[in-house]
Amino acid sequence: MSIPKALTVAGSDSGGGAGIQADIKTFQELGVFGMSAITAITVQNTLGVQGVYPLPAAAAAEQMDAVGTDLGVDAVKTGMLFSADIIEAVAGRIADFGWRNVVVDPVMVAKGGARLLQQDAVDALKNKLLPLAAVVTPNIPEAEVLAGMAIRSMEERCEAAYRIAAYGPAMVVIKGGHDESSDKAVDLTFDGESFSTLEGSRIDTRHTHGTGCTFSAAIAAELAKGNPVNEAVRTAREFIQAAIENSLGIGGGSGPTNHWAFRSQKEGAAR
Ligand SMILES: Nc1ncnc2c1ncn2[C@@H]1O[C@H](COP(=O)(O)OP(=O)(O)OP(=O)(O)O)[C@@H](O)[C@H]1O
Ligand SMILES: Cc1ncc(COP(=O)(O)O)c(N)n1
Repeated sequence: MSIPKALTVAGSDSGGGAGIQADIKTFQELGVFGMSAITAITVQNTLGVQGVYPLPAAAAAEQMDAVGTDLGVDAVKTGMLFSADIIEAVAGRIADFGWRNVVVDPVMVAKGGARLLQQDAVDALKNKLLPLAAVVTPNIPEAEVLAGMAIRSMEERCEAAYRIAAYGPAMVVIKGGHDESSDKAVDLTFDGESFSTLEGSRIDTRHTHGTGCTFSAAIAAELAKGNPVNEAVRTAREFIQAAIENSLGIGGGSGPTNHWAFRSQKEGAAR
């Protein structure tokens, strides 16, 4: 039996709700063996980011080499990359290994406002990493930066997705978590030809720390299993909906989602 394997290239969140920790938990829950290349250590809990310690770009590249030359990678997900140097090293390794199932979560700023990507790294993200992506998953503020425009409506979101697709990713998903004008959380997808939406009911909760990390990791896990991209995004939407709906209520601030809720629901339905 072949074991599906996914690699996350991202920052560590000591609080366990976002970053590498959220990604590995998500891979595991979806039956995929998780591996990591850590780009930065963050000092973080549900109250916010108290410190950021980036690693040298070579550290990320060498971790990718170690995993790629031995275990093999069926899908890769990138999260917090912090600097242009790290992005260039990571993009170089993805290209050298010829990895195709690449999910780019263009993490820029944490929910509490701390910068997780240096401002001068945006060009590298757009020009070096996006051309290698099968899927890119910006939230609305990230899509505004990548597309160079304001997003105030679904029409503008479509225009932004069209502009981001021009950098080369096969699918753009602009997530709707930040659009609080609706009682639904609506994610827009664009595959270069057609637009479509994925909806879930909007949960009134402060426990949304790491939702974007978890969503993109779930897409990568489903791609690692060989599922088509549309199906992977649909399953990821169900995974994050269950994780938000059944949040754990831990920590004094914006708490993590529940990474085992999706599996528990499936097991409950099968009984
Ligand atoms: N309150 C909510 N109720 C239901 N779904 C939500 C809610 N908030 C976010 N989502 C969903 O969670 C996923 C992540 O979206 P979001 O826009 O929050 O990403 P993000 O800002 O990148 O997350 P983060 O920065 O916390 O990692 C999307 O599928 C979105 O629709
Ligand atoms: C290491 C790391 N990666 C990503 C996020 C984004 O998550 P959020 O926007 O919920 O703070 C984070 N806070 N920390």
